[in-house]
Amino acid sequence: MSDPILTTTALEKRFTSGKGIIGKPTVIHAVNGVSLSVERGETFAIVGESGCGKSTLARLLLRLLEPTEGTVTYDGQDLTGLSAARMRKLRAEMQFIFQDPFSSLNPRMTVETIVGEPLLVHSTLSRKERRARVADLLTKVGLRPDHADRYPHEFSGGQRQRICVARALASGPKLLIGDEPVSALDVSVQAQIVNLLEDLKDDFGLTLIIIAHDLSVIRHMADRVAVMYLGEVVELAATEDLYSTPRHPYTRALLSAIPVPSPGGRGQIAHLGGDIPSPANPPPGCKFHTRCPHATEICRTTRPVLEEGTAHQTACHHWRDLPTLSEPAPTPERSPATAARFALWREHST
Ligand SMILES: Nc1ncnc2c1ncn2[C@@H]1O[C@H](COP(=O)(O)OP(=O)(O)OP(=O)(O)O)[C@@H](O)[C@H]1O
Repeated sequence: MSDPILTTTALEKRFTSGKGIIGKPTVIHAVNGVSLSVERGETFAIVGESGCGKSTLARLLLRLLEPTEGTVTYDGQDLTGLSAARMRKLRAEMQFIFQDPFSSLNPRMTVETIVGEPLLVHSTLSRKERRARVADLLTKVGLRPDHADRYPHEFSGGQRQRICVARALASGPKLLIGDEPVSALDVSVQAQIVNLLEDLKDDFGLTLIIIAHDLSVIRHMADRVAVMYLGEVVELAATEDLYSTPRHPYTRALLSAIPVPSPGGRGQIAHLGGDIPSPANPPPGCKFHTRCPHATEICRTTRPVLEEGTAHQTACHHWRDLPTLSEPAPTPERSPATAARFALWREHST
């Protein structure tokens, strides 16, 4: 039975900045009509290229940003209407891990102060109890209790991210959101942090939301994946379904960007050409149509909606007609500009 811990309804965030060329402020559509539901205890991944609105969405989920429109419901409570005091209490349950463990730790504080800070805000422990709790948290994240007396610069990137995780756990969260929690780390260390998060999820009964810019990191971790493109969720499915039968051309392109060692792998799928359009001036219709090899007239004029009510949801007019992954790519119907861009891109990618 469905037991959502977090639900969003038609969530939107528009940023207004400066003056455009004709004197009007520029409006950036960072998140555009996102409705999704995260189940208690699952690992939910949000994936997309840089600038597609993942971080903005993550911040909206914790109300670190106010939405322009739409709602976020956490554990049955509409966050958009909560007072600052109530929100402060809830923050203990909803924690954030940032991408860069180098800049997110205060260099002048000891690890004990950093990890113990949430305990000062959210609990009434004595100094001794707090120190014991910090030692316990450090052990849980794979560090030693005596690390408490050291400063962030004395640690490697992976160890610093462990400190960030310990700090996030200190207030006893139910929900942990990691904004690209491993992408600033060496590849050799990434798996260790991914494994740590998985172990902690079970130990602490957490729900995890993981933001990533490619699909490789979250494959073995996520239960479900939402793929975002220019502020919108274009495909949402159980991880296994998404990897075995990706429907949206954008998801297929993202998957094809993951190196596959076997010769019968996904080599046939065209990699993505062209740049992501500006969210200040998004294309009409399907926002992906300017880069899509399958785009037709309807894609240029009519926005496809994510089909609700099914486990595997896709926002594409043509997903049912697309070739299966082993078939050769079709001759795409493209505008001359798109065709030129694809030709250029193919030239550089072979
Ligand atoms: N405070 C802000 N003011 C104006 N524009 C913003 C602001 N924050 C984000 N944006 C814009 O909103 C869009 C989405 O940004 P966001 O950081 O959410 O994307 P992202 O997918 O997380 O990218 P990245 O992986 O590079 O962080 C971008 O075009 C970005 O420039």
